[in-house]
Amino acid sequence: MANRILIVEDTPTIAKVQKHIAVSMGYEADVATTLAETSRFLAEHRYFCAIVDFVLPDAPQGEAIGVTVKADVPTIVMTGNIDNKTREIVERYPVIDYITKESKQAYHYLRKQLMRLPRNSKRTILVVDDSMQTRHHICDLLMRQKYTVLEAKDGLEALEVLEQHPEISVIIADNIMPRMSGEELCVEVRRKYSDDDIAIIGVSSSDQAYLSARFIKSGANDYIRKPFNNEEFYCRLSQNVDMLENIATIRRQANTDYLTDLPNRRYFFEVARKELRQQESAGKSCHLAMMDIDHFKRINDQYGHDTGDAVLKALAKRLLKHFPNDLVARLGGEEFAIYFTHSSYTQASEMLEQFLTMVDKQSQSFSPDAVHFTLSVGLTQASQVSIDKLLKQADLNLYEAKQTGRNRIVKDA
Ligand SMILES: Nc1nc2c(ncn2[C@@H]2O[C@H](COP(=O)(O)OP(=O)(O)OP(=O)(O)O)[C@@H](O)[C@H]2O)c(=O)[nH]1
Repeated sequence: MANRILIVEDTPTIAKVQKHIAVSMGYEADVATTLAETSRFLAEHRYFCAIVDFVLPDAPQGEAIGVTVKADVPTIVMTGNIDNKTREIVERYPVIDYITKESKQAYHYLRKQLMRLPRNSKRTILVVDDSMQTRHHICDLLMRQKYTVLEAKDGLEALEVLEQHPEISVIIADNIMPRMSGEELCVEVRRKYSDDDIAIIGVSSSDQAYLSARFIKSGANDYIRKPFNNEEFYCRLSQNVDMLENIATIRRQANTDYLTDLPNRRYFFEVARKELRQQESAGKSCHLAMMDIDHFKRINDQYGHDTGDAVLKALAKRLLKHFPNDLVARLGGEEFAIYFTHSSYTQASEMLEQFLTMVDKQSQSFSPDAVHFTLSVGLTQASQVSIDKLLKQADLNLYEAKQTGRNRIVKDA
């Protein structure tokens, strides 16, 4: 079910823009134009979030904010006023953000917040501070934006929490703490995690300006000086989370085949190489299969390139389903590889036999043009070899499968 948003706005054009943004991102949206209407909506529905205008005809002093906050609805305030008095009133409420309707950029920012909010619970943030009061204040700010939050009271405890929770991707750390300082923590975290994996934001009340540079040189991505206002805190946090998300997207794109969404050749080599090393040090043999669609050129020639693409995508989907525990990749063209990380050689061989039979029987149901196709496979196993050699042997076996009639598996002699 879609998340529901309450828009509290008395200017129809602005409400329309906000609703358009929310709906385009998959939210359901209701618009209330007065405080009375806001209360009625809140009594009727549960809201994931509210966007609230500061001034309404029957609530000129931000009273609507109090109503949505009291109803436990995470509230983003949007206002035309940027004076200190308005800001002071807004900051009395535990709102999740405060956006001034100054320009188009404000709506761009709102869109980003609405896009991120449902994802925030999947992001774990560790707050490290020896002052319980500051720790709780920061945790409260984070929980308002629905982040998953963990706490530690010094650097050493933070390292223990990190060990238990490898999903942590942001650390917000005070500097001066007993046992291990924020700077020392940064150095320790960076031994294991790069700043693409974990963003560290340093916080300190020190008025020594050089401290921010020292924090960053120790491995922090950013630095906030106490006391900070909530708006600044959220902006810095958003920037760092944006950076992590952008890097994750770039990594995913670099490792994924654009057509089938399978891991690509680059990723396959990187992961298979690591797996091979681990299996070898555990004294296990390694096994790998190369798979190729038979007479794929004919499919393209007869049905067109789009149908060829549809066949590749359909096959990729079936491969993932059939080999859920092993590493499946598209190496290029109509060629796929499977590195068996979790299946024994006998299991791998049986699973491949079953897959070939299934494709021969059911491939017509894979694509709208009912294309029938078959597969050839070369399977190999070895120990003490490189991934390149393993792949080469699998390729030789695949070549033999093609030469001896296709629609078959050839294993090592
Ligand atoms: N539709 C589509 N075709 C592709 C793609 N990548 C490669 N191909 C085509 O795949 C075909 C591969 O042809 P061949 O190497 O001759 O192999 P084949 O026809 O499968 O013959 P055998 O492997 O000997 O059974 C070529 O026609 C390529 O143009 C792709 O991403 N999409």
